[in-house]
Amino acid sequence: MLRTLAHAQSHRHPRLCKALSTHPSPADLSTTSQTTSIDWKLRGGKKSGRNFIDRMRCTAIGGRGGNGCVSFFRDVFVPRGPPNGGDGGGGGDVWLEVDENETSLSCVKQQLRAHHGTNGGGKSMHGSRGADLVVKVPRGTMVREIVQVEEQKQKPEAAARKQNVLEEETSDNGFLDDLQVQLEREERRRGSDKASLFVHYPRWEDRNDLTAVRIPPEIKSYLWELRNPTPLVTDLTTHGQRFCVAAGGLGGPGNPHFNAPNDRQPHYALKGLPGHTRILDLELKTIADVGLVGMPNAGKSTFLRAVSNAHPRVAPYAFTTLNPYIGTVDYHDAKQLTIADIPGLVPGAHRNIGLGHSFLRHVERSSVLVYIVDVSRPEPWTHLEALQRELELYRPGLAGRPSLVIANKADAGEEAKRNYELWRGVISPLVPLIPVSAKYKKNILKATYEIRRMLEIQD
Ligand SMILES: Nc1nc2c(ncn2[C@@H]2O[C@H](COP(=O)(O)OP(=O)(O)OP(=O)(O)O)[C@@H](O)[C@H]2O)c(=O)[nH]1
Ligand SMILES: [Mg+2]
Repeated sequence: MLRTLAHAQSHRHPRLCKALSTHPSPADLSTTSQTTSIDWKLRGGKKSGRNFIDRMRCTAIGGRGGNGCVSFFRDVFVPRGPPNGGDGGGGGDVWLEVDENETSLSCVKQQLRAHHGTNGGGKSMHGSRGADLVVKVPRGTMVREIVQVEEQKQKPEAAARKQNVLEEETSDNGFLDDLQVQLEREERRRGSDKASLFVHYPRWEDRNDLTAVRIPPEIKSYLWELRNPTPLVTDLTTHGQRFCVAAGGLGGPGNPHFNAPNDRQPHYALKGLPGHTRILDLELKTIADVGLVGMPNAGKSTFLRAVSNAHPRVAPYAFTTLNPYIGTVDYHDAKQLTIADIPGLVPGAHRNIGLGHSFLRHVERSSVLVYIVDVSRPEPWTHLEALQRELELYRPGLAGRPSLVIANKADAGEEAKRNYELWRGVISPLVPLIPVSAKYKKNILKATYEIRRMLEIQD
């Protein structure tokens, strides 16, 4: 091939040169085959049926409040009746709600928007409130707000401004300016050039003198909250638990709110206020009583199938399981406990070999860890040590959790039996060691009762 390439080059045959030079050399092939990454499996997307997401970032935007209305009572002999403009409806909130049937964050969209409130109308008709957006999330979702760097820098300033605002409480003009700036910014963001915070009666824009207007206190405190939000941090752990991540904006008050002794005919009302906008980091840390940890192909999924109602895939190759699975174990006295099966760990997972440590967060909250070790392989105790080392590198102290070892594949010939005897007698493990054949469901009952006993000690 080299001679052909040299010949093609010497005769300046461009197409042949290109075809021959793109042909992989043995050296190239050897480096490709050494690649340990299994990213291609994870990238399979819908084709491989994998749509499990356990960490994501999304933006929650509360609905905008509706505008207040400017209107007056009119009747046959009442040409200048009292103001009767309705208030705008509040914007909808964005809520996260725990649903134990959800297993992944894949159902959460990148942008979560609640509905806007509708505008108030004449004859004291208030606008309706915008509908809330309720997003279902799995049990164990942790919510953390990402605070923008610019905002963080402004923090000391914000404290100083709070003081100023408190001092300005008596005169509304300072606050009015702030409100103006806030609403103008919102208008600009929406591409509108009509930057006005008030709704005016037709042709009254120039005649309305707004310098002495008193802003209702609830609008003031809402605006204060909007400009100085407290960062959200929460952990959603129980079924049905709800958490508001972005509150909707307040509806603008109608013109009766501005009725004052010196102005019985207010020809203005306030516009609705924008809702909160929050950037959230959602992280799913599965909540199961027991976590299964083991090397790939050790039989974790087979064990879960044997003891619970879950049906994870089982196959004789590494990294069959790519998502965590939760199974429920039923005992004869109606007691139940949950077990989480996660993808296999390999030595060096902390260097992102295999699937790395990314799935260990799903056993982090388990009170008992069950190591599944393939006892038919030589020196199985070294596997246990490697697993414990990886757990310790992921989170110091995690390997010290109450745990037991399932010596799986105990049915697999003389080698397995010898390894088990050696492990039990000579090496004497520090944690309980139970021989099991998950495939043929042998000694399963003993294993499940031992797991239950360990859990009860914790309680
Ligand atoms: N002989 C025997 N084979 C078993 C036993 N348990 C599991 N196996 C086999 O071991 C292979 C791997 O089993 P899995 O349950 O997929 O292993 P895993 O630990 O979940 O593997 P990953 O998901 O890739 O991490 C399968 O071919 C099983 O049939 C057992 O007790 N005895
Ligand atoms: Mg598996």
